[in-house]
Amino acid sequence: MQRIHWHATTSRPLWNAQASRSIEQAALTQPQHPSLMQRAGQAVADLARTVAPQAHQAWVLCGPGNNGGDGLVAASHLARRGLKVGVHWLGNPDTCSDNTHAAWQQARQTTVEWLSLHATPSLTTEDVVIDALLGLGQRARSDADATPLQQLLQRSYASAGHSIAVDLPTGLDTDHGTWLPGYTPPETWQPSSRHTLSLLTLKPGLFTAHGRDACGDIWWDDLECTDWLQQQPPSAWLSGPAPQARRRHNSHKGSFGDVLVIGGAPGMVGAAILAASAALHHGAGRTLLHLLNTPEFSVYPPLPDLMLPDADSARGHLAHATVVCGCGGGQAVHAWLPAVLEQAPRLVLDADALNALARDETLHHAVQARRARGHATILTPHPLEAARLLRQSTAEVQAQRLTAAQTLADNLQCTVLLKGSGSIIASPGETPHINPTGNPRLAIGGTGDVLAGILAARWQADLPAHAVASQAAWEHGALADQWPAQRALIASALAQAQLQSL
Ligand SMILES: NC(=O)C1=CN([C@@H]2O[C@H](COP(=O)(O)OP(=O)(O)OC[C@H]3O[C@@H](n4cnc5c(N)ncnc54)[C@H](OP(=O)(O)O)[C@@H]3O)[C@@H](O)[C@H]2O)[C@@H](O)CC1
Ligand SMILES: Nc1ncnc2c1ncn2[C@@H]1O[C@H](COP(=O)(O)OP(=O)(O)O)[C@@H](O)[C@H]1O
Repeated sequence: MQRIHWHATTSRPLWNAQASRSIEQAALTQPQHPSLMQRAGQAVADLARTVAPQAHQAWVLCGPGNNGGDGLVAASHLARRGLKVGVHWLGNPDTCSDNTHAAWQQARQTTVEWLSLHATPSLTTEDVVIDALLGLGQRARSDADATPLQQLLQRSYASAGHSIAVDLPTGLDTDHGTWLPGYTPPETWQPSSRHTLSLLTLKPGLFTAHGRDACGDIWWDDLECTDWLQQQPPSAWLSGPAPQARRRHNSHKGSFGDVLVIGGAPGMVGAAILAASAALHHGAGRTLLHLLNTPEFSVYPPLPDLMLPDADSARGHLAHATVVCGCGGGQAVHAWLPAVLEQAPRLVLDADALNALARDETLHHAVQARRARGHATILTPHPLEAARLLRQSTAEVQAQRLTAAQTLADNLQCTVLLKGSGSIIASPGETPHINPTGNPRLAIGGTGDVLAGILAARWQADLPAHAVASQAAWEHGALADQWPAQRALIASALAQAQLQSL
């Protein structure tokens, strides 16, 4: 069992529900001693002792399926270790799986107390509550059998103690990180600590949308199935950082590429400056900023390091620079898009460039055609911008973030970085990435502009867009994760921040 740290130095494979089932089925074709369920339950009990070492009591909520079976095994171990263990089991010994039946028999030989449906153990903040109600097999149901399970779950939210979800929190969608209707925990739920032990595989839904809030600390036990995992291609990757880049001694400012930022219409100059500042501070050889219809800096003194080309001069840089187009661009950015799409070899489209694209479908072909010319494009929509491009609602995008990002990437033949908690990076023909870094302190104006600048600075000519987007999102989030608690996080400071070594 290992804890999944956001700042792990390598990417990690994730498997969705279908792929996890395939791995489980493949593993079950060979006799396992001990069984996977025994290993799972043992791991849950071990985690309970780790996160709640002072616990005298455990409340184990076991559902009707194999997730409940894992809970029964854990309950037996905890009872044998001297805890007072209360168990709710919603299963039926006549219909449950053989493994769950064995787990039930095993638990009956211990001191666990079998709780009646309406009983609620009285726990202290040191005790532990184990949610083994539903795992991979959960689905939206509103029949009479579903009601007691939901009521039990809601009662557990009112209980004190440390919380451990087995495999995934009950009601959290494995693949999308959204809540099934009626399962969202109340805002007031504040367990002593919150943990999820993902079994066999790590799943995408744990890391995006509501996943991170739902799961708390994520732990993983592969149940000694490494061989089977290696045979199933991942459904997604949890991103890791870029490998350390070394600058050759024999280099000059032209070695690291020009970044040209086009944006900052009147009233929104700051957005373009933020993107340019981030590019400057993250290693662009030269950073050029062309402001749209804003002839001079009367309000914001620019950084002296920036070059400020006029429109003609900026046009002259399009064919060789990495271009960031759209930050604070307003309506004026639309006029630039045909030339930018035609010429820029590496292009980041953000904010108003995305809105222009959503309004004007004639530009879509120009985006799609870039790929065949060897020009690469990264779109960085937040969920509302993605919704406009997909002609969907924001709620629809957020309900299936991986699908939304992939659809947009396939439609426009480019890389899409769908922002928000657990940003998604999708490209045609590539396995999507989910970014594990970042936190709600980033939910302020301007941090997306900073991301666009970091992306451009990190995008050396030979790097594929998919990898660049994944690594830049990782770095952007890690900067926020390292931010000192006592220091305000504002976008202009974020643009200038450097990652400390991990
Ligand atoms: N196989 C193995 O060896 C291993 C399995 N492992 C463990 O098994 C878990 C998967 O087990 P699982 O397939 O039995 O599914 P599970 O999540 O327990 O739920 C299915 C049951 O719940 C019911 N149900 C569904 N939704 C409902 C709702 N809303 N409200 C009420 N009821 C609902 C559903 O009823 P149905 O809808 O089918 O009528 C069915 O009875 C996995 O997450 C991991 O923990 C690990 O130990 C590794 C080894
Ligand atoms: N709760 C959060 N957790 C992690 N990252 C977040 C969160 N909220 C916002 N972010 C990140 O902050 C950035 C905000 O970008 P965006 O919405 O475009 O803001 P703006 O347009 O004001 O710059 C994105 O990179 C997004 O992924």
